[in-house]
Amino acid sequence: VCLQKKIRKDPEPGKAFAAATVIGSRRPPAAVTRAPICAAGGTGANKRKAWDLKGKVSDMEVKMRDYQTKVKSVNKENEVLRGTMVQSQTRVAEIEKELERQRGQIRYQDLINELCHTVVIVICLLGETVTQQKDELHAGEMERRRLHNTIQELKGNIRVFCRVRPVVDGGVSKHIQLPASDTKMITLAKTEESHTGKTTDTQKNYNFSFDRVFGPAASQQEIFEEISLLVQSALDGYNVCCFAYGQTGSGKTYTMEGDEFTETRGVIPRAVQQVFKAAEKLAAQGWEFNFTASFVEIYNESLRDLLYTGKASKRPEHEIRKSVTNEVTITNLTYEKVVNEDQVLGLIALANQNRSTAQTAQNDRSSRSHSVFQLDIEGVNGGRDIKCKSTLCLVDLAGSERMLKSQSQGERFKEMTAINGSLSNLGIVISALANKENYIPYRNSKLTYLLQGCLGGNSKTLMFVNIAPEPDSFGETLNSLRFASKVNDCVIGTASANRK
Ligand SMILES: Nc1ncnc2c1ncn2[C@@H]1O[C@H](COP(=O)(O)OP(=O)(O)OP(=O)(O)O)[C@@H](O)[C@H]1O
Repeated sequence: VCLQKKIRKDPEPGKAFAAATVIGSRRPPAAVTRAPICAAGGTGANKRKAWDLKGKVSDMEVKMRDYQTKVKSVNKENEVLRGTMVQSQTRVAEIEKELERQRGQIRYQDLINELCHTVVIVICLLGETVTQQKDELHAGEMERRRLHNTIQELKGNIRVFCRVRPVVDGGVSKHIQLPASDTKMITLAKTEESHTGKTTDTQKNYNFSFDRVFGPAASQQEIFEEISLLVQSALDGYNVCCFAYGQTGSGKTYTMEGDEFTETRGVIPRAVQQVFKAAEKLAAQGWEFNFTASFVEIYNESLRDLLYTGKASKRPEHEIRKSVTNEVTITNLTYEKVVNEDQVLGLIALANQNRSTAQTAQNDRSSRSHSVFQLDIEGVNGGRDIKCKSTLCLVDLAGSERMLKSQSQGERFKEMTAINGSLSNLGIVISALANKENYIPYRNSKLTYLLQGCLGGNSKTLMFVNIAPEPDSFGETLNSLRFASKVNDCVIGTASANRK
C-alpha cells in the first residue's frame, strides 16, 4: 500500500524506481546510486527495467485488489463469526445457568434424602417412646382405678346423702338444724307443749348422721361432685346404683333429673355427660366402649317401657329375668344402643313424656312410679386383651308419704299401696343385707328384684334421702331419715370390678 502511494505522488520513472528501491531494501545497489534514473533520456536497459517495474506494479495492484477483496470477505466472515460467537456466548451462559440450577437441584435432592432419613429415624424413636409412654399410661390408669376404688370402698359401698329442699316461700325451717361445723349431721327438733300448761314446753331432738348432709343452698353441681366419683367407678367395671328416696315433693326428681338449664341439671344428665367424656379420654389408651340405655317404670308393681314408641294398645308385657350369670334383664324392653350424650338426653325426654304421672293432693306433678334409668357399659381394650362390663343405674323412687295425709282414694289408694309395699321391701332387703342373712327377699317386689345387682355384693350404691323442710312434713321427714339411717348402717361386702 505504501509503495502504491509513493508511485502516485511521484510520477517521474527514475525517482519512482529510487523510491521503490529505498522502500524495498536498506542499501540501494551501487549502480543505482551512482547513475540516477532518467525516463526520457535513459538507456534501453533502464527502459526495460522501468517497463518491468511497471508490470510488477500492475501485478501488485491486481494482487492488492485480490487482497482487498479477500479482506472484505474475511471481514464479512469475521462479522458472521462474531455474530455466531455472540450467540455461542449466550448459549454458553444459558448452559451454565442450567448447570447451576441442576447442581442446585442435586444439592436440594441430597438435602431431601438426608431429611427423609432423619425423619425416619425420629419416627422410629418416637414410636418407641410412644409405646413406652402408652405402657406407662396404662399402668398409671390401672393404678388410678385401684386407688380410686379403694377409696370408694373405704367410704363404704353403700352411702347415704341427705338433701334438704329449700322452703317454697323462702322462709326458715326452725325444726331442721344443720350444724355449720359438721356436714354429716342433721337434727330434727320437736317442741312438745306441756299438756297441763303448768310446766315449760320441752324440746326433743332427733339426731341423724349420714355420709354427707346438703343444706337448702347446695347447688346441683355440688351434689354431683360427690357422685361423679361413683360414675367413674362405673367405667372402671363396677355396678353403680344411685337412687332418691323421700316423700312426694321433697326434691327427688329435681335431684335426679333437675331441669333443662345447664346450672340446674340433675344427676342423670350430668352422669351421662361424664360417662361419655371419660370414655373419650380412655379411647386414647385403647379402650372402646359400647353403651346401651334403657328406661323402665315400675307402676303398681308392673313394668312399663318408658322408651316405647309403638301404639298404646300394643304395649307388650314385661318380665324380669335372671340369667345363670346373675345378669338381670327385662323381656320385650327397648335396649337402645347409644353413642353420645345428646342421644341419651333425647331418650330421657322421651321417657319423661311416657312417664306415668298422676295428681295427688300434695304435689300437682307427682310421680307415682319408680323410674329406673340404666346404662349398660361394655369396655374392651383390644391391645391389652381386657374387657369390663358394668351397669350405671339411676333411680327416681316414687313418693314415700303416708296414706292418710295424701287423702288417697280409689286408684290413688292402689298406687300408694304398691309404692309403700315396694319401698318397705327395699328397707327389708337392705336390712337383710346388713345382717348378712342367708336369704335376701329380692323377689318380694319388682323394685328390689330389678335392683338386686346394684344392692348386692358387687356394687356401689348411693342413696339420697330428700327432705321437705315444711313443719307439717315433720312426721314424713322423721320416717325418711329413719329409713335412710337403716340403709346407712348397712355394710355391703367389698365390690369387685366385672373384668375379664
Ligand atoms: N334443691 C332444690 N332447689 C330448688 N327447687 C327445688 C329443689 N328441690 C326441689 N325443688 C322444687 O320443688 C318441687 C318438687 O320437687 P320434685 O318434683 O323434685 O319432688 P319429688 O320428690 O320428685 O316429688 P314426686 O315424688 O311427686 O315426684 C319442684 O318444683 C322442684 O323444682
